[in-house]
Amino acid sequence: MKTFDALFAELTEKAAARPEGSGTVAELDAGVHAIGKKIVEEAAEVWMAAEHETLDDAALEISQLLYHLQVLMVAKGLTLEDVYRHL
Ligand SMILES: N=c1c2ncn([C@@H]3O[C@H](COP(=O)(O)OP(=O)(O)OP(=O)(O)O)[C@@H](O)[C@H]3O)c2ncn1[C@@H]1O[C@H](COP(=O)(O)O)[C@@H](O)[C@H]1O
Repeated sequence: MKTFDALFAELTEKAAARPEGSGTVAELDAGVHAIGKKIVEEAAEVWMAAEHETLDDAALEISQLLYHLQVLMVAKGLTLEDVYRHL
């Protein structure tokens, strides 16, 4: 099972290697504005799933929100430590 830290390492590696067909690379190329819109969309889907759908639906939406937050971190050059020190 993939952890938050393992996903971040994978996305950081993809950003550097830029493999063909990577959705992460495409999202990074779309820019911070587009990534931010995706985060807002996914956050709303988390809210709706938590109120109206199953626990597993909510977990899926939360995983997608975490993914897009990580893409934004990579886009901005933020590390896990930059975020963790505020927790
Ligand atoms: N965990 C994720 C992940 N979560 C969400 N997403 C993306 O976020 C989108 C969320 O989609 P929605 O359900 O909102 O669907 P949608 O609005 O129709 O999606 P789009 O129109 O935006 O494509 C998915 O289509 C994926 O593109 C993810 N894309 C990739 N990952 C993981 O990131 C890693 C790198 O992926 P690649 O860069 O694609 O190789 C891999 O381990 C993947 O499993």
